[in-house]
Amino acid sequence: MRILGFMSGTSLDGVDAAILSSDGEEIHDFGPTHLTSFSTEERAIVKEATEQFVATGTAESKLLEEADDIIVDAHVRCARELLSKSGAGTIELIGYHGQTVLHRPDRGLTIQIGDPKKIANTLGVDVVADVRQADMAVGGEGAPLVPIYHAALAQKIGKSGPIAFLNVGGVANFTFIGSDKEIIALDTGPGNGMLDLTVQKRGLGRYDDGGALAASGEINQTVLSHLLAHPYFEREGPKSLDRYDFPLDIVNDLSAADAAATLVAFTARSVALGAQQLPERPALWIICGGGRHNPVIMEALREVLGDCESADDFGLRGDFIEAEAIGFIAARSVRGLPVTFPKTTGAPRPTAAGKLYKAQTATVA
Ligand SMILES: Nc1ncnc2c1ncn2[C@@H]1O[C@H](COP(=O)(O)OP(=O)(O)OP(=O)(O)O)[C@@H](O)[C@H]1O
Ligand SMILES: CC(=O)N[C@H]1[C@@H]2OC[C@@H](O2)[C@@H](O)[C@@H]1O[C@H](C)C(=O)O
Repeated sequence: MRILGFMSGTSLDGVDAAILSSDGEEIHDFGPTHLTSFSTEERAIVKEATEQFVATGTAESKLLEEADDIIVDAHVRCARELLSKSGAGTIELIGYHGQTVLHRPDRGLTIQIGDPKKIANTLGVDVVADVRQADMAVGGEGAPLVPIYHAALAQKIGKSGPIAFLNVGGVANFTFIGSDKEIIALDTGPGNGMLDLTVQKRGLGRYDDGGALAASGEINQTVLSHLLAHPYFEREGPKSLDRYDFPLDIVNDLSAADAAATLVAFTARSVALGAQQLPERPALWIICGGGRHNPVIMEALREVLGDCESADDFGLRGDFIEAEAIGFIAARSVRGLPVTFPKTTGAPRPTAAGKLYKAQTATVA
């Protein structure tokens, strides 16, 4: 099946899309990819809606409607741009995540905005969406969902365990694949999210480009110890996070450079704390997500984890693995195959994911 997978992650950089041929078990072929960035205005509106959700559990209805439409429009735009690329071919199914505005597994709540019906009907292609809800309904964390795809990728590139995939997005999460093929996953802590917010708050851009700011700062050990004392790190996995779970005020008194250096160290050390829960030490960490573009993050990870290589070194598209994963999950969904497991989200049994939204109009893709 030829699937288009979408992901708009917690960093709010835009919509990632990737085309994949798969039966939901094996990856047959990788098609083209595309990123559609949010405009500054779009990003500000979605960020405002997200912050209202985090603060109050909801958002003003007009703002919510506006943010919902922005998410739908950006995905439609992204699909059209991607489908006009050579090699895109005809897609049969869309895997769609939506934009997370609130993730509170302790309250059984995970909310993504961007109406899937509108996407199915505008593009004329069936859409699998609501991918976290079934897992949460049975008592899982609702995240991370990507581990089953990481396992398929390991097979595709001929790597056997013990290895781990680490996604450094707004939030960081890893998938461990043991020498006996056991899969263990969890959200480790912040990825780039806190660093991005700090850089933005100080008017220094959207993120620490190339890690230049962090490279020029010193780690503040007192602040780092406070950050690492957060109760999240004492919890056994499976466990998952909202991007806003860690308070940022703690770095307010530091210079921008020291704050950046301290937050990079926090990201790396929190991955190491998560890794302490593993039964074996991974011989290799394959790093995905935007954080692998930051050399200071990569260096900090190597220091605490050992061998860390970018996903691209194995012929993978490190910026599109989550989008591919959502496509893969859609293929599993229509076949009724499980996506989440006791050791990935804490679901009591292997559980299928997603709801099918049939397109009401003919296929235009
Ligand atoms: N050249 C670069 N230098 C430094 N950091 C970068 C660079 N390029 C991307 N990043 C970081 O990667 C982030 C985007 O990462 P990514 O797209 O993986 O996040 P996401 O998918 O939104 O997050 P999540 O996985 O939590 O949903 C940017 O916000 C930035 O922090
Ligand atoms: C609730 C939510 O949107 N979580 C994201 C976020 O971004 C990274 C990490 O936190 C992961 O748990 C998840 O995304 C990927 C696609 C996942 O579920 O595997």
